[in-house]
Amino acid sequence: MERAAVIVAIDGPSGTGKSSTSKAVATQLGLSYLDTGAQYRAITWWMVNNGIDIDDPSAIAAVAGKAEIVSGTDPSAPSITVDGTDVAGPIRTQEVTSKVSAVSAVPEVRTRITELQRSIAAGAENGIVVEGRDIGTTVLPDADLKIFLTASSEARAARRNGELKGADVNATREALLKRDAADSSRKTSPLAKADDAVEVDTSDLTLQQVIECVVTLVEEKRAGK
Ligand SMILES: Nc1ncnc2c1ncn2[C@@H]1O[C@H](COP(=O)(O)OP(=O)(O)OP(=O)(O)O)[C@@H](O)[C@H]1O
Ligand SMILES: Nc1ccn([C@@H]2O[C@H](COP(=O)(O)O)[C@@H](O)[C@H]2O)c(=O)n1
Repeated sequence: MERAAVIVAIDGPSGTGKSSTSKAVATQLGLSYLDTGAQYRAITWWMVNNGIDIDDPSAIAAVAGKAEIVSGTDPSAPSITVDGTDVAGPIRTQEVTSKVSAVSAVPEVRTRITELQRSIAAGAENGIVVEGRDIGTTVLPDADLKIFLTASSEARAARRNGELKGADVNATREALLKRDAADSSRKTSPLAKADDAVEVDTSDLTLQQVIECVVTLVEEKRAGK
């Protein structure tokens, strides 16, 4: 019997393990994968590259539809291009990270990127894991399974410092908290747990344990439990 395409929404603050978990779960279950943070980073990269004033929401809104953003959804090789240019590296710079919350707070940007996300999810024939901040609440409110990952700010900063060689863990923690505060307090579609999401605190779990937990939840959902 053919399985219906399952849609899984994974949200949570920065550094809780959304990307690592989503990619592994999608790979294990043969699903597509969409990193929506990469899309907001890509449009931010375009704004910076085109000299748009990030402190002026109306300037951002006026050009919100200009960049052509294409996301590849293979979990073993996720990709992202802007107007045909591979931006997978440039969107991870400190400059983009420090500006992305201001760009993603602009309603015109969110409308544009949300449409893109919905059309990608609708086209995923075998199902998809979509990760971000507002997937369960706004982008895909009818997702089959919603997960909200959390972790202490200490655990998240320590994880990020494992990637950033020589960084000060307190500065990393402050930067994470600042971005979370901006993402949670914006008016349009803030970072939030959907009422029907399953919350998983990953502070004391290994990545493998989190992956196993989410795979089990998807399998249970598919089995109709
Ligand atoms: N449970 C875990 N235990 C230890 N390390 C973890 C765990 N989950 C993720 N990590 C590590 O923490 C770092 C951040 O994980 P990841 O990028 O998946 O988080 P994220 O929620 O997607 O972050 P962001 O929202 O900032 O993109 C990575 O180096 C990852 O390997
Ligand atoms: N659904 C989403 C996803 C992301 N954002 C914004 O993008 C930033 C970068 O996200 P990462 O997951 O790559 O760290 C994030 O801080 C948000 O500002 C969003 O608004 N909605």
